[in-house]
Amino acid sequence: MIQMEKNIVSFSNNTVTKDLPVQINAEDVNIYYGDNHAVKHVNLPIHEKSITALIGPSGCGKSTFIRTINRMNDLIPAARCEGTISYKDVNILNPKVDVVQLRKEIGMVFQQPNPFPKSISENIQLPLRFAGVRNKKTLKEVTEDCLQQVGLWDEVKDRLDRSATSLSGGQQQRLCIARALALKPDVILLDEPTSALDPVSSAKIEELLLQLKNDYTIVIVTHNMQQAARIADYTAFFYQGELIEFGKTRTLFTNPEKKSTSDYISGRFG
Ligand SMILES: Nc1ncnc2c1ncn2[C@@H]1O[C@H](COP(=O)(O)OP(=O)(O)OP(=O)(O)O)[C@@H](O)[C@H]1O
Repeated sequence: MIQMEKNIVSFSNNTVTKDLPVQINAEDVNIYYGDNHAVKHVNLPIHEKSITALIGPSGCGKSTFIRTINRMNDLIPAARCEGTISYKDVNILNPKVDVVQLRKEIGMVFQQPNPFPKSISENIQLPLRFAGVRNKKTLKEVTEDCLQQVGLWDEVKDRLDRSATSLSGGQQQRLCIARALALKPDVILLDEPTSALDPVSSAKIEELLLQLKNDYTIVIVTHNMQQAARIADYTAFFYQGELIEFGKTRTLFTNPEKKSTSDYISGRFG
């Protein structure tokens, strides 16, 4: 692990010294797909204005867990959740929660950039219109603001009416992040947001996430341990549906408590 710190990974961005308040708290969360117990008794605090990375080998439940935070698993008929995910004094898992409102406050970005097959500006404005915003000046201002926040404005300001699908993969992913920002969320969930991108585009997204954590709480699923080490303040290691270890990223990578964490981050499996 020490070798990893010296040779491969810079922890220079893991700046968190004092824990910020917990914004989302998962307690004894269990998620099933039919008989498959995919996430087992997970307790995980997510601190505000920090980046939390979920790592672990394929099939360990990372995506299942992150999707549950904004109830995307509701779309899978076989999925069933138990436990508590507290956010603003409500349990996200309560069936009475207004999921449309929840997804405004907790946005999500997926592995494959998925812009709407509409113009660049409409990608930002459609969710706003859906939320009832009609004022043209506001729509324009929010469009510019969100595109500025993801560093895309200068690249696209002269072609806002062009199709979003004309953008490169990396630009499309930044547009999807801008679209998530349009509804002024508190939290952004990202499920392997760079795994379909080239290294330069991935680096831009990492830089962007480091900027965005000043204003938003970020949870990211990543297979790339170096990415977790570069950008995450906290890391959670999942294995076979269980949360094996959670802590500050530097500590988890350099001084893990559990042998399986140590084996995974040193490449002995996964
Ligand atoms: N839509 C689904 N329907 C049924 N089972 C699912 C579904 N999605 C995931 N699973 C199962 O849940 C378990 C956890 O899968 P999940 O995709 O959450 O893991 P993961 O850690 O995100 O894996 P990967 O890194 O490969 O994406 C696996 O056994 C998987 O087969």
